[in-house]
Amino acid sequence: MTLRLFDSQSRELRDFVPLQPGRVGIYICGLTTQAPPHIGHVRFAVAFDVLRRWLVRGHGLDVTLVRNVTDLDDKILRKSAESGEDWFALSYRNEVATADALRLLGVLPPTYEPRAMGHITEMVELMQTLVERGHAYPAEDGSGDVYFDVRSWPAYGEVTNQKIDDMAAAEDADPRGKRDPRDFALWKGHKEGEPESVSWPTPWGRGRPGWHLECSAMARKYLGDAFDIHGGGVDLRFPHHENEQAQSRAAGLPFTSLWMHNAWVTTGGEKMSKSLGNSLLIHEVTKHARPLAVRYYLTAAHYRSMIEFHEGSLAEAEAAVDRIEGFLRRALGSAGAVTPSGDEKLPDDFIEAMDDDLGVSGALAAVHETVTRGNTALDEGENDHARELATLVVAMTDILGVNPLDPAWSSGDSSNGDAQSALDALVQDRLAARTAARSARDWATSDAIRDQLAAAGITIEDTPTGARWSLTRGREK
Ligand SMILES: Nc1ncnc2c1ncn2[C@@H]1O[C@H](COP(=O)(O)OP(=O)(O)OP(=O)(O)O)[C@@H](O)[C@H]1O
Ligand SMILES: [Zn+2]
Repeated sequence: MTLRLFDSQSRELRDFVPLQPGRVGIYICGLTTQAPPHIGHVRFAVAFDVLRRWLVRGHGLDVTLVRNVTDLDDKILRKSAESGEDWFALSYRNEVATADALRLLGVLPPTYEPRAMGHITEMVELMQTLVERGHAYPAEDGSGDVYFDVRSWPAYGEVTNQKIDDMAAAEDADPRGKRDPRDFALWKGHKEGEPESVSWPTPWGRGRPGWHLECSAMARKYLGDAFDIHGGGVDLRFPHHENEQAQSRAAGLPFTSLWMHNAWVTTGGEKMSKSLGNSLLIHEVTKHARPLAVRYYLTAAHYRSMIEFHEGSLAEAEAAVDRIEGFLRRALGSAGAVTPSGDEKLPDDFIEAMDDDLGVSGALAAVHETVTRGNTALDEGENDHARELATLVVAMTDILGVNPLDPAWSSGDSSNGDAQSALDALVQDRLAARTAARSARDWATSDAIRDQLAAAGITIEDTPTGARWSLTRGREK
């Protein structure tokens, strides 16, 4: 079956055909590491995690996913100047917090995660090409800035379907040294008062990169001159993505074949945002809701639809997850192990939904329908049939990143699957012994098992669907 994806440049659904058979290159713009992430910030990572899993498991493609880290920008510099903390210390602290949040939500690590400031050489090379080809110029006021000349590139505006003459210059754009107010900075000349550690040499003087140039340079380095999919949040379409494509193509690189953009998480109809004071940090949210429910919540909406966050949204997600998990635990109890081989024939309606621009609501409907059938099979004692259905539920939820049996949810770490599986098997064995002791009203043994697990850094939580374990947070290493 053909996967169809919505290309936000041509604004149409297109059959997805990889540039190289069997392989897919995806670049997504990562976060600027100026703060720990809120729910809105992680949406893009979840959306593209689902795409990646579907390409791999639904279409057998070999995916290279690049998600960069923008480790320096004006906001980071400003915060660093205010607090006195080095920019790279502040930036790295937030990079780690972001990686933790994404791991907690079951987002698979990207194939490569380049930091922008580690790619200055590649950026300067790209800029040199643009200057040689007549598409960029050093600022005429000697500031050391280098600008992209939008008038020299007739295709400018193609990503967002705008004509240059209809575009206004950004409100905060500084026209000094520019040929046209809409020209954008590839490079920012070093300014008085900025730390030396944020300036690098170029043929046009010392300075630091403009944001747009970073992604063009990193996408080229890790994915090559041409790659399949470029993604990010919808607010990045202009000017960021427009500028990325203009500078890459003007340098003679084919760049991306398709653009994909995810919508916002909103509260009261407004974008969730630190600056509006309506944001919820991931590590706060996951104190009250389990990470699997937060992941389900972010996954369940189509990536191009807004997600309006309201009180109760997470409770709905929690209930849906409990329903799936309840069936799987029941099936494990009555019908034995549920381990997909990867060769299962997934339900047609699941495949059709996912192939239709990642139609997750149809896909989740197929999951819940299979859960209903599985519960009926268990009620009727058809254990073999129930096990087949449970295996399908695991395979489908794995593709969506919401498989309740994935040991990553217990340990809070999806980075080492083998170690987690091994640990999970051992802990489950202890939990089964504890359940048996409790059934026999042998409280001394059941308490001893709990204490032994606690001493090993494992917390047990008893829930209506059975005992859950997790690594005790905040334990000194
Ligand atoms: N509410 C949201 N929903 C979806 N994506 C978001 C949301 N807020 C931010 N993003 C994404 O996160 C990235 C960084 O966003 P942005 O620069 O707006 O955030 P910020 O400057 O860190 O602060 P703020 O939270 O004030 O918006 C962008 O890719 C953007 O698409
Ligand atoms: Zn980018």
